Amino acid sequence: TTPCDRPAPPTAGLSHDKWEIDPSELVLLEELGAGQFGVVRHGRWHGSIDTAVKMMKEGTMSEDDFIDEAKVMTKLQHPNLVQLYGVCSKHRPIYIVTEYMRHGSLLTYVRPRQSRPAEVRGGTSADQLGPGVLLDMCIQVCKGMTYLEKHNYIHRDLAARNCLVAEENVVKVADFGLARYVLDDQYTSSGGTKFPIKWAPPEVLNYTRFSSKSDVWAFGVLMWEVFTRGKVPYGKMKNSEVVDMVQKGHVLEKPKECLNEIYNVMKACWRHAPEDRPSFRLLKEELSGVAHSVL
Ligand SMILES: CN(C)c1ccc2c(c1)CCN(c1cccc(-c3cc(Nc4ccc(C(=O)N5CCOCC5)cn4)c(=O)n(C)c3)c1CO)C2=O
Repeated sequence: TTPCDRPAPPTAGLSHDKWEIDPSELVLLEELGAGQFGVVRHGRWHGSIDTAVKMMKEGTMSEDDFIDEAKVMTKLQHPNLVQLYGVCSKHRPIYIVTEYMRHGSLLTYVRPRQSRPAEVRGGTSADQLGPGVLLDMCIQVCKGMTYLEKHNYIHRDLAARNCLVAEENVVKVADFGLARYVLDDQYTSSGGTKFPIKWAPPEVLNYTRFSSKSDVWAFGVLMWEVFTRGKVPYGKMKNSEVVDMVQKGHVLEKPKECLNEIYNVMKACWRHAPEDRPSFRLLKEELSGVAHSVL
């Protein structure tokens, strides 16, 4: 036993693990929107740290499995990954607390804002995002994904809607790995209405075989979304028609203002056999090469 004259070990008495956040240290602010797990709010932590707080709607997530995984996720740290700060799991609903990204999703950020004419809009509007900026945003996503690839961590739902933007066009990959904890089988099964068919390669459509190479396929579609400034892949086509097209080897067409060198990289991401697709590490080299040579 610890003799009373010695100080207790530092962990003694701390019921929380380091990924556990005390909700009394959080101030909840405006609502940012809603995702698979319910409402997400802007929050302030320790009075000064901007955060986003997912308030897990009951029955939307397998919570115990996620809380176990949270320990691993807090260790994934990279400038192009939205940082998981921790969870509030001692009450219901549980909170997932992450880094805050001021400009919201990459998809809405690249879309031209019709609402007001450019001159009165102020700030960066999509048309001011030149091809060099669009390519740089894709390279930032690629850097985040290269880090996940190196850690054998699969995103499972990479798309422009699941990336976020902060000041100075900083882009980070968000919600990586969370697809495994969604309870809605409309989202999890490839036949479901919410399954991201348009971002899925043949091996996922046929056998739900996820890998970093299926994330690479999705990254190709994300690049297409960025260079079309937020168009919906395959337009109004039904999911069944897209599945048919992809099985037959058809791929998305070159976006109007996209350089051939960049479209060639997209097409490499859409090779039928996963092993023929480049790794994120190789993609990062190729895209950086294009950025230095033509832009
Ligand atoms: C299973 N998978 C893949 C999931 C699971 C949950 C979610 C998602 C995928 C993706 C969607 N999502 C979700 C839902 C709601 C919020 C967030 C979300 C929104 C943020 N930021 C902002 C900032 C501003 C605005 C905004 O209102 N505007 C309008 C004015 O111009 C600037 C932008 C919106 N979001 C943010 O920083 N995080 C970390 C998450 C997120 C991202 O996290 C989820 O919560």
